[in-house]
Amino acid sequence: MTKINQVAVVVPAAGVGRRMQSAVPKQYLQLGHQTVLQWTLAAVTQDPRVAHVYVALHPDDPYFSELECQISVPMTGLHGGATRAASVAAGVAKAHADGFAWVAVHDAARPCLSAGELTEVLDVALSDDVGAILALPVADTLKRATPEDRIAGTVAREQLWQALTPQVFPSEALLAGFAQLGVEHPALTDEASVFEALGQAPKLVVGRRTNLKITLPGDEALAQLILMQSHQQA
Ligand SMILES: Nc1ccn([C@@H]2O[C@H](COP(=O)(O)OP(=O)(O)OP(=O)(O)O)[C@@H](O)[C@H]2O)c(=O)n1
Ligand SMILES: C[C@](O)(CO)[C@H](O)COP(=O)(O)O
Repeated sequence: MTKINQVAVVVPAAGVGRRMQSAVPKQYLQLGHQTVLQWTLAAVTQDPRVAHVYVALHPDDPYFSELECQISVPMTGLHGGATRAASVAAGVAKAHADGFAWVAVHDAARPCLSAGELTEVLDVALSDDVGAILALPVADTLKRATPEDRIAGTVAREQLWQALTPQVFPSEALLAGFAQLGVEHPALTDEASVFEALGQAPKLVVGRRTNLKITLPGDEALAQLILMQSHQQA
């Protein structure tokens, strides 16, 4: 039975974190008293419309079963895939099978998601014909580089945004898009790109610069500062 006005969150957490060069996959790095993934799981359950969390894991993940995850809704671990899109598709398929008409996809590597961002992107998406994503208008001048790391030119930044997550879409439409385009499609680096490829235009919702994706060495220290600051104020 379809769950009305309830959202399933899909957390792709099956990456190996090559760019991070860390001893453990970045989603299991310790930030203060808990791991990146534990912070993220707490962050995505800050809205009462979130009714279930699906976590896509690397098949050889030895860490998740050891994690203490005290979240307020049921959580299902499942095997992700060779690409982020494959991992997302696996989670969305399970959520859809369980009756969730809407999914919010949020990177495990983004632990600093605020309650306000989550509520705002859900508000907009659930009342939109296509769906919505958190994003940030580009604030810096953008340069295109030559292979020798020299400036080849400046990219006009009017109407340029950088995509964040959560990205919130109807589960059936997202699954159909993945099936049509293929989860190995190199252009599918986020869920919105599925709808763009099908000629649709998801809504952009302004997020916060603190909602960073831990990607490169040093990002984890910044994320920890943000989390310690935001939870001291709580
Ligand atoms: N096959 C994959 C690849 C990535 N992800 C997840 O997608 C999110 C964003 O991907 P990214 O930052 O690229 O993570 P990694 O792929 O782990 O990083 P890298 O590209 O540096 O290896 C992460 O939470 C990651 O765990 C996933 O679930 N399945
Ligand atoms: C989904 C995403 O976080 C939006 O910016 C981004 O596309 C993920 O890219 P990655 O290379 O898989 O980290």
